[in-house]
Amino acid sequence: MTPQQPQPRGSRRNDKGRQRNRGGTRHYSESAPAARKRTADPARRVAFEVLRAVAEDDAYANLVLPTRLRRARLGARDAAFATELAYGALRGQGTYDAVLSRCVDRPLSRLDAAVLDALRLGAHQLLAMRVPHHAALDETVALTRAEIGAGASGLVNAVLRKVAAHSLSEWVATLTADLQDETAAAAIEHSHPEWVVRALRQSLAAHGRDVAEIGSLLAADNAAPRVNLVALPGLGDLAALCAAGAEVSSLAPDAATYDGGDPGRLPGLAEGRVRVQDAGSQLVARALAGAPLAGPDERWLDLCAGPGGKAALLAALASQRGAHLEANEVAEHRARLVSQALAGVDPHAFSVVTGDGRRYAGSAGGYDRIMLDAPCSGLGALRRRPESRWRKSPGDIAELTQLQSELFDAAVAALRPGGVLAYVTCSPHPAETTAVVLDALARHPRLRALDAEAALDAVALTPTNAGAQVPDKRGAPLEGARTAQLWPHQHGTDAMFMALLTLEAE
Ligand SMILES: C[S@@+](CC[C@H](N)C(=O)[O-])C[C@H]1O[C@@H](n2cnc3c(N)ncnc32)[C@H](O)[C@@H]1O
Repeated sequence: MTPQQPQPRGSRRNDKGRQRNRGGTRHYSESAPAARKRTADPARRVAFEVLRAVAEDDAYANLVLPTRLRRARLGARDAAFATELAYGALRGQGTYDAVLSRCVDRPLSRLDAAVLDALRLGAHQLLAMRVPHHAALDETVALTRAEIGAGASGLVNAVLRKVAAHSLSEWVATLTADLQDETAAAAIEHSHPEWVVRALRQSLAAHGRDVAEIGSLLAADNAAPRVNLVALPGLGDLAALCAAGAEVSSLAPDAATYDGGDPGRLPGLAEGRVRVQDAGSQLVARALAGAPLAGPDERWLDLCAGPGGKAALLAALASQRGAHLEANEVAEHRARLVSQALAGVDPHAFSVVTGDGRRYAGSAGGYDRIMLDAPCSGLGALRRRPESRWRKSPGDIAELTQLQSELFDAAVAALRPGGVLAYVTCSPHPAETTAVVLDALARHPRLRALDAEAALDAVALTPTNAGAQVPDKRGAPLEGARTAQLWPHQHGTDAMFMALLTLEAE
C-alpha cells in the first residue's frame, strides 16, 4: 500500500484467508492460469463496448446502448445489469478516476484508454453495485483478457484489488480530507467537473435557493431519472396507462410515471398518443398554453422545436382549442424527428418548418403564443445523459448566450402585441436564464415580464414554489414579474427554467 491510500477498516484477508495485496508491485489473479476465465461475461462486454464508443467515437451512451443490448441478445436482468454498469461507470467517472489515480503507479492519462475504461467498470462494480468482490474482480480481469489482452489483465487485477480494499465512503473521506475547497470536494464526492459544481451553486443562488442544497442537487444528477409519460390531451388514455402498470403523476396533468422497464409496449406509445416526456417539460408547455391571453388565440409558434417533445403536447392542446402550431427547427434531421413526434396529432393542427429561427419567415408580428425552448448548455438535464457532464465546457455557455439572445429577438419580432412568449431552457445557469431575459427586456422597451410561477402553478397539480422575482435595471423587484425554475432534487424534473413575457401595443 502506498502512503496515500486510506487505511482499511477490517481484516485484509480474503475469504480463503489469504492476505490480499501484500504491497509488491505485481499482482495477478489468484486463480491458477488454467482456471482463469478467458471469456467476457456478455453483459459486462456490452457495458465495455458502450464506454469505448463514448470515448472513441464521441457516441451518446443512451443511443449506443440499446443497439449493443439487442446485438448481444441479453435477457431483461442482464440488460438491466449492463445498463446500470455502463451508465454508473460513466456518471461516476470523476470519483472513480480520483480513486484509481491513488492505485495506479502512473498518471491515468498514461494508461491505455481501454484499460482505463475496464478499471472504471471494475471500480463501479466494487464500490457502487451489489456485486460480490470476487465476481467483480474475476469478471473484470476476464473482460480485460478477452477484449484487451492478457498483458493488461495483470495490471487490472492488481489495481482493482487496491480499489476493493475500501468502501466508497472511505475512499471519498480520504480523497477529500485535505481539500479546503468545498467545490473541489463536492466534485470528487458527486463526480461532477469542478466548473459544473461552481455553475450549479451559482444557479441555486441566482434563483433564490440555499446553496447548501448543492449536495442534493449533484446527487440527483447521479440518479437515473424515472420514466415520465404524458397521455396527449384528447389522444392518450391515462387510465389505460395506469392499468398497464404506470402511476398517475402528482405534478403534471394527464401524466404518469413508470418503473416497469421498457415503456415501448405501453398502450398508445407506438401510435404517438402517449409520449415519454419529463414532467418539467410538460409543465412549461402547458403553462404557455394556459397563460391568460386577451384577443385571438389561434396562431402558435414553437421556434426551436426539435426533437418535438413540447411541440407534440402544444399541438395536441392547439388541436383541442382550434388553434394551429407552427413547429420550426433548424436541423433537418431534427425537423424529421418533430414530424415523427407529431404523428399522433390531427395534421390540421400543425405544420413543421425547417429553418433558422433567427430569420423566421412565418407571419411576422402575428403569433399569439410562442415557445422559445432555446438551445442551451443542458446543465439542468445532466442526469439524462451519463457522459454529458464530461463533454461540456464553460466556453459553451458564452457561445450559446449570443444565439439565445438572437433567437429571443426573433421571437419578440414574431409576437403580436398582447401575445405570450415563453423563454425556456433546460439549464438553470444565470447567464442562460435570468441574464438573457433581463438583456432582452432592456433591448425591447415594449416587452414585459409576466408571472411565470403563477402560470406554472395554474397547471401543476402540486404547487411548485419555483418562482424568483425579476429585478428591474436597478435591481429593484419588477411588480408582478416572476420567473420559474424547477429542480431535479426538489421537483424530480429536469432543471427547467421559464420566463413568460408579453409585448405592449405601440
Ligand atoms: C432545447 S432543444 C428544443 C427541445 C424541444 N423543444 C423539445 O421539447 O423536444 C433546442 C433546439 O433548437 C434547435 N436550434 C438550434 N439553433 C437553432 C436556430 N437558429 N433556429 C431554430 N432552431 C435552432 C436545436 O437543433 C434543438 O433542436
